[in-house]
Amino acid sequence: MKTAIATVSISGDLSEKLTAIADAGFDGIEIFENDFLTFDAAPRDVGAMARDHGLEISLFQPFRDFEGMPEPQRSRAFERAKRKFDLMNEMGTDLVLVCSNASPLSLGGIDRAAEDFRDLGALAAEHGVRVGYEALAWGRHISDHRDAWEVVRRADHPNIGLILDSFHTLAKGIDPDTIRSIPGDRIFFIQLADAPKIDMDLLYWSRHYRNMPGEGDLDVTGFMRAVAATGYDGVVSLEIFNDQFRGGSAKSISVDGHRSLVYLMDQVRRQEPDIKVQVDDMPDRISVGGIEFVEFAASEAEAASLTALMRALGFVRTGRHVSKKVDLWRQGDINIVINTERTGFAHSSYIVHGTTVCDIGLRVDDAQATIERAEALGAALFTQDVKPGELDIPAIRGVGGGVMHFIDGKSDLSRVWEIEFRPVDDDQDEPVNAGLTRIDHIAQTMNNEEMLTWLLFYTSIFETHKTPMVDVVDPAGLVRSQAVENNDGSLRLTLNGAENRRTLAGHFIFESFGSAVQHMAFETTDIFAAADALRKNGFAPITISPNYYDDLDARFGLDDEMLEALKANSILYDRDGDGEYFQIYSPIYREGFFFEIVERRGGYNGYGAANAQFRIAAQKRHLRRSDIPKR
Ligand SMILES: O=C(O)c1ccc(O)c(O)c1
Ligand SMILES: [Mg+2]
Repeated sequence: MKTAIATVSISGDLSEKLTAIADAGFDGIEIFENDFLTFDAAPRDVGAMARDHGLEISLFQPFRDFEGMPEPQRSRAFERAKRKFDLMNEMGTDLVLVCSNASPLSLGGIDRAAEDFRDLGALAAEHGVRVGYEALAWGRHISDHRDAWEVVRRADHPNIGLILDSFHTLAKGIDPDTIRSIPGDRIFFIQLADAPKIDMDLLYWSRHYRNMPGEGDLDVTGFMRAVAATGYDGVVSLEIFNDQFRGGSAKSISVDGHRSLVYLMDQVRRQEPDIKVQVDDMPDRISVGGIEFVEFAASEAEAASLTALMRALGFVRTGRHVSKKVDLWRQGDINIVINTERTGFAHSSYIVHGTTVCDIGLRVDDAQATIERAEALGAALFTQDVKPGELDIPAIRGVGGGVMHFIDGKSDLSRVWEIEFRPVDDDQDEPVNAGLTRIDHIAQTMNNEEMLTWLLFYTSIFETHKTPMVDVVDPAGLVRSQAVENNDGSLRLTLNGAENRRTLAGHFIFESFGSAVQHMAFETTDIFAAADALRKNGFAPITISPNYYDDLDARFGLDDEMLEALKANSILYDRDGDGEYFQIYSPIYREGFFFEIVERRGGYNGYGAANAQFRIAAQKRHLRRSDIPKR
């Protein structure tokens, strides 16, 4: 499979775009005419520049308002075409995209269109180029790939073929399986784009909201399966019109794009085993069995206040690393590691972010396979010197430069706590166990622009799915929140995208110098018992406005005893068709980090989004009051 991406998909001038695209591993580009017209170099030089980057120009586009024109526009269109064919020859590309005519001047008639293309095919043949016809979803007469195919079929010229674009087909709800009956050798080029399902004008949706396959809600895999079934084995190219991508990092958007294509083709290969799909073999998406540990990097001074909070939550220090200043804190099935070393990766994280989660350990079946898949999808592997007595645990880089380690039962890895840690017996009084059993979810806060990157990262490497995006209302702005979870809920990550610095999430990113874990939720099976234990440990949760409880009563009609118990313990409550959710929040630690304690009853699967605004308001009140030193 040859991969390409349209220059329109990323930011920068043409030369910046080429560098980012080549570095991400693409084979070619679709050159957008405007990117060429606005660039200050002759066609020949642009072609050479692309080839110097190791990129072929797979397509030149778009050529508009061609078919079905009355005179004199028809003759003008052929004149224009001739000029562009010359240009393509100079640039060194042999394929042009003609998109279906959207002009009000265009006349309908499938045979008229076919005849125009037959004549265009003759002209193209003289110039040694080929023409692909694409149905725009808003084309005046041709707006469906089935009709575009009929035009191409009737044009019956070897230099005229079809171009399919997943957006135009899927956005209109056309069944992609209709592609299966088109001969693969008549398809000249494939463009792919996904998009979030939003009910809006097709043209506007297409030009502003497309995103990478897997980042949106369209069945791009179904589309590509159908394409592969035709025998098509040409270029597969991304054509992504997206306002945010145009202003984003060319490098990271290109990396995301390449990852999305590799992921897509890997899925197609698995779902269409009888079809030859050219993509490197790699392990299937990795099933995660839970979160084995979370590691904080801290200075010794800051670790003291963090561990005080951990104790109040009922955690006990049970181990110390054999050779490092690294402590293990435990409760239930939860392992929290606190690293106060003065060298190594954790320390670098501390230097950059302050006290921060620097490492997340996931339980998998096969750590080596996890690394292989991650690497095939362009993730950065992480290695660090392994000291005597330490295990070499496979790891990759994740959000905000943090690390993810993978622990499996195949090797000694699952015995890491016995091998690398010695038991300690603290002489302090043990805190009351709060009945916290496991990590329910980890919330990572990032800039809005990074949301799709990490969504694709997690869903492509791990057997997870994303939940619908929800808006969290902070008094200073919206924060977008989307969860990535596996089927049994043993892995739940929430990604929160902040737009500005005045939101709690934005403040956190700004003050901790980049994306990081902002909160962690521990699960209990008895929230009231947990509240009791926490109180005994001197833990004071953030207090919620009494107005919240009045409203809760109005919304859910809770019995008085329950309502009073919630209020007395500062517990937030939510309910849906499946079950109930209870939440207690810790105060803010330093620049915005906090812990949450949750109980899920019945099949409640959400994250209490309806409560987030009350939690944020309370935390902001607390932040203003608190004596936490500010930078
Ligand atoms: O929005 C457009 O005009 C446009 C142009 C060329 C394409 O390939 C396309 O999918 C859309
Ligand atoms: Mg297109």
